[in-house]
Amino acid sequence: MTTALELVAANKSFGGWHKRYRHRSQVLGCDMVFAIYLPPQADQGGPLPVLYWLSGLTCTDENFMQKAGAQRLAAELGLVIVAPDTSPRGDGVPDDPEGAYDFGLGAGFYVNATEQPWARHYRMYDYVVSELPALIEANFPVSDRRAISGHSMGGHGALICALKNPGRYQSVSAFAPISNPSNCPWGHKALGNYLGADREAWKAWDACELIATAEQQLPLLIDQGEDDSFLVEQLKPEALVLAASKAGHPLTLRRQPGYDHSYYFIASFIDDHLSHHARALTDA
Ligand SMILES: N[C@@H](CCC(=O)N[C@@H](CSC=O)C(=O)NCC(=O)O)C(=O)O
Repeated sequence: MTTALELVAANKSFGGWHKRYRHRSQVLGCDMVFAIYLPPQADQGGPLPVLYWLSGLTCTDENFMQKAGAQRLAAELGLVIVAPDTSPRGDGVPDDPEGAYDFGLGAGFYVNATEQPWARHYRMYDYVVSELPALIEANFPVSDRRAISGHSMGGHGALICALKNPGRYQSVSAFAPISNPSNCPWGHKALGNYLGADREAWKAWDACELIATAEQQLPLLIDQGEDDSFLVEQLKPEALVLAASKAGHPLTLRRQPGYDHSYYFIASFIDDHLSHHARALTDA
C-alpha cells in the first residue's frame, strides 16, 4: 500500500528546502506531521544519507528545525535531516489525565506501549525505526545510510534505537539524554504507564541496560550542559558512563560549562554532531 504525503509547508533554506508533510501512520493509528531538510544536493537526485533527529518533551517536528541552526552545515555536507513529532496526535489519542507536559501527547518516549489505554497509538519506537524511514526512503532521494540523534527524551530515543538495532545506523549522538529512564522521575512515569509496573519490562528501553548486551559498539557522542536544571534529577549521564565503561562501549561525554537544557545549548554544538555523523555516513 502506498502512503500519500501531503505537503504542509515549504521554505527555501541555504539553497535547499525545509518541508513539512502530513501522512497517515498505520503504526500509530493517526495522522502525523514530520519535517525534512533537503540540502541543495537533493536536486541532483542523490542518494543522500539521512540524520533522524528525535526531539524532547513538549516538542513537535518544528522545534529542532526552527531553533538548532542545523541547515547551514547540512547544506554543505549534503545531509538530509528528518525530524518526526514526539508522540501520536489527534482526536482519539489519549493524553495524560491532567495534561502534564511529561507524559502522553508530546511525550511518547520512543517506546512501544503495552498497557491500556496507550498501546493502540503509543508506538513511537516502531514509527521512528521502521515506518518513517520506509516512507522517507520511498519518497525522497536518500540512501539507506542513516544516523540518529536527539535531545533529552529524544536523546534517550536515539540511544535506544541505535543500541537495539545493530547495523541500522552508521552513527549516534545525543544532547542531554535521559540516560537511565528506569531511575528518574520522567522515566518512572513514562515507562510505568506505557509498559506497566514490572521493571523487568523497562530494561529493553533503557540505554544503561541495553549497552551491556549491545551487539555493535557504535561510538556514542554526548554533549551535556553543566548548568542544565534537569541534570541531577532526570538525566544522570554518570550512570551511562559507568554502564559504558563496564561494557567497554566507546562513549565520549563532553560536559559543557555554563550551558543549560535549551536549544541555545544545542545550537552551540550541533555542527560538531553533524560533522560526526557526516564522517560516519560517508565512510566507505
Ligand atoms: N517545563 C518545561 C519542560 C519542557 C522542556 O524543557 N522541554 C525540552 C525537552 S525536555 C526533555 O525531553 C524542550 O526541548 N523544549 C522545547 C524547546 O523548544 O525548548 C516546559 O513545559 O516548557
